[in-house]
Amino acid sequence: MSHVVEVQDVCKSFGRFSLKDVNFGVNRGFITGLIGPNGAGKSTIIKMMMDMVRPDKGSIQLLGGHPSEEPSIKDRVGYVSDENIYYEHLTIGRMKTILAPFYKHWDEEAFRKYLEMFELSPKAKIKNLSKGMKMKFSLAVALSHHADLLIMDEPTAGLDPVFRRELLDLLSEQILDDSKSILFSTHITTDLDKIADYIVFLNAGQVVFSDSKEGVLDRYVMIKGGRELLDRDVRKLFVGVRESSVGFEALCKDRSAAKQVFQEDALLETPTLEDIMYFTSKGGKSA
Ligand SMILES: Nc1ncnc2c1ncn2[C@@H]1O[C@H](COP(=O)(O)OP(=O)(O)OP(=O)(O)O)[C@@H](O)[C@H]1O
Repeated sequence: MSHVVEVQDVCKSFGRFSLKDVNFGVNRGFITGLIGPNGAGKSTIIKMMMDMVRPDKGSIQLLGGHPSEEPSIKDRVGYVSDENIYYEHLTIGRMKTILAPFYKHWDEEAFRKYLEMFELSPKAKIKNLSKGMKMKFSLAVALSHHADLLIMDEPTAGLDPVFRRELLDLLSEQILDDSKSILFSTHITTDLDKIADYIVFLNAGQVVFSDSKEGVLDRYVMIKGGRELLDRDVRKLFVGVRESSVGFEALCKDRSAAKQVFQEDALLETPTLEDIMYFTSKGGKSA
């Protein structure tokens, strides 16, 4: 399968934080979710893709090249930042007039349609927009130049549940055209339960896994049972465990091993992406 983003052996340090040998690919024609808790390094990786941060080591290719060497690549990428990257004192309409010439395939009609759909007035000043409205403006720009690749850093942050759902539907529609691909970072994993095809999980600067969502949910398992089942050998199976006075809840990344060990003694369930992120990043805590 061809990759529209290729991250190879990327390292980057900021004081005590470091991304360590990060490797993953984003498949053409699919939605890939980049998940991880706060501070995992998601924005840093995305900024490196957009050539806003330089890796200390390793390389990142977008659409077969690198934006710093081939500026035309940026034209084919729709980028949504988690920060406001627009001039605050301008109106939406004026800001658009500045941005549009940067894109060869700018589609004025599509932009107008998105402004209407997102209930944004071209006369509104950017500084007067709420966080969610700024995000909507950013999305309208990213969706209005026929980009082959959408790279979105926390695009659902600040959005109300109704629009959030509409946006997820809109993104699913985008990839009906097989040539389009989406990379979507979030720490709210429920956004991805429905729409993501692939998941890259970043924790403390390292890739925990990069796989199809089905593959991940098949492999991992949640185990629920009584505390009498816990001993040192059993604990070795766990990625993380949460214990209470009555029982335990644990995540294991080998479903068949868990089945063999617990048989009928414990309840084995498919975890959510949130369970996987929680137990991996925290290791679980006794309650
Ligand atoms: N320019 C910078 N200078 C110093 N430290 C930085 C810089 N950019 C990021 N960091 C640090 O790198 C770490 C990773 O940050 P990053 O924003 O990539 O995480 P994230 O996964 O996007 O988190 P969040 O979900 O909270 O947005 C953090 O500890 C952050 O403080």
